[in-house]
Amino acid sequence: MAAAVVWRRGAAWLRSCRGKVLRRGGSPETPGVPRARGCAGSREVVPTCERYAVRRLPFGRLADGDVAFFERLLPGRVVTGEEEVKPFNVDWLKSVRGCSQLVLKPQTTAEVSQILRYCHERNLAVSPQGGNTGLVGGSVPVFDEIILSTALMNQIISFDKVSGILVCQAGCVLERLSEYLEEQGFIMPLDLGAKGSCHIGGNVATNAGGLRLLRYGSLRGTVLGLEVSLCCSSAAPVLQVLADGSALDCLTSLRKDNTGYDLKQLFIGSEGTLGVITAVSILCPQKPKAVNVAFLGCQSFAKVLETFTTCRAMLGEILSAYEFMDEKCMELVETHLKLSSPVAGSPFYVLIETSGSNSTHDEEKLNSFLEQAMASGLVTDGTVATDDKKIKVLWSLRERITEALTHEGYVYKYDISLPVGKLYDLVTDMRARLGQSAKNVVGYGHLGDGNLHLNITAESYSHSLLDAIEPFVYEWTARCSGSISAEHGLGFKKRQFIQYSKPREAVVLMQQFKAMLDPKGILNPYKTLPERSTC
Ligand SMILES: O=C(O)CC[C@@H](O)C(=O)O
Ligand SMILES: [Zn+2]
Repeated sequence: MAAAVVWRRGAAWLRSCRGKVLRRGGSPETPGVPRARGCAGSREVVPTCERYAVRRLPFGRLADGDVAFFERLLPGRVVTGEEEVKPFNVDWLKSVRGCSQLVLKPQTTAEVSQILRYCHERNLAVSPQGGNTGLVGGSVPVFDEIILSTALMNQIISFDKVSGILVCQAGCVLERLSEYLEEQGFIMPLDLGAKGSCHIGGNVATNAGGLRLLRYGSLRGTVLGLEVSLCCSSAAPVLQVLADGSALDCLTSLRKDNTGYDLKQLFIGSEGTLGVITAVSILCPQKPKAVNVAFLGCQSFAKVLETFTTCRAMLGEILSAYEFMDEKCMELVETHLKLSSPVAGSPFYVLIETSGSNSTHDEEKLNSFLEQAMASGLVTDGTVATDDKKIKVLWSLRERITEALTHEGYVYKYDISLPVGKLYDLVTDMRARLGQSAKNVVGYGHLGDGNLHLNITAESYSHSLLDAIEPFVYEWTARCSGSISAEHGLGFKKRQFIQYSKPREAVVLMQQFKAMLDPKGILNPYKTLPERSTC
């Protein structure tokens, strides 16, 4: 059967092995990558403190004098009033809700530092917020924390074409940075579905992984420098003497710098609990001249894995993404988002992207891999896109799964790192365990990085379903020496489970760092680390 396949060289869309000619470009209505994630429905969200019975820590209460102080500091950039503050109190998933009464929108690092200095003195808790696209409840308050939004810190400070290093403020939207860089022949080393709304500062604060990690590595390698506003603490008395607050200036643009400890690493992935990232210096790769995307159907997960091994060996350095999704994911994007896939009828799908500098060379390599994958039965159906528009259509099938899932009701989300061979076993085991009590159990993710996104949907939130899932999912992960958070962070929802992935001593050390930099614990409380007494 495979011998009958015509992989037309250079053709954008290929004939499937079942002899079906695929529609070019999918449905004309198929939207490309969304500018921003759509809103996850309009239902009222139960306050987090009620749903999870959280105890408020003894922080100060906001007084009129505090608001007056902030209004003087940030004229016209202080948001009060229930309706105005409401969108900042709820996460994008509409799964957690705080009850803050105040949003502050600083424009400069000095302003952020003054806010933190004041809040430290007054013992007022602060919840830093970027694009509010996080998936673990890390970017909204739990109680009445003041929301410190980076929305107005959106200036590109510099870009050096020789080194490819971009320096910008933390509130720059990822997609805007990508567009800016593309005009200069470069790209961001990071790409993710929420690119239309997420802020680079939030990306760094959560050490976001995304779709290009396989090729360009994690932000821990590409972020060269950071500027961070800190609370005035005994650990940083030298900063306390600054009249305009305290900021740690590690905003270097050096590729190599071995002078002492690499302090910026402490803030990458710290989820706003140690300081507020105000500016970022990041190394950006050259824009590839040739990009191709293949979207393929596989008959089993074993074949998904073998296809990965084969394509990595045959494509070598031009392989830039290897994503997978199961058929349920495809069904959901088709049903809820009306996207139409040019490849259908397989239990698993993989999206393979190549990025290189020579289109003839890359297409030849991709075509010979595809011919072999079809001939050996690894892949049974497929299509290839070589132009931007069709590439976006194929990527949207994968990138918009998160959005499609929100149409199902409540989504229980798990972002797990596992040995790649075991990735889908967790989905299968969870499906068997939950039976009819869940609406859907789906698996997809960054297979090339060993990262599974396990999502479980139900009409609405229920404690009993949560109890059936957790701690089972974390115990399962720990048995395989995996991580309970591959790239989304721990935020509010996962912080009590850190011990499944980190030894007690490591957690205690983290708590000590936290106490040193934020002695009153005002920075993003109830997030990332468990309360000291519980560990
Ligand atoms: O919604 C999820 O579980 C994953 C979101 C994101 O990390 C993705 O890879 O699409
Ligand atoms: Zn992901």
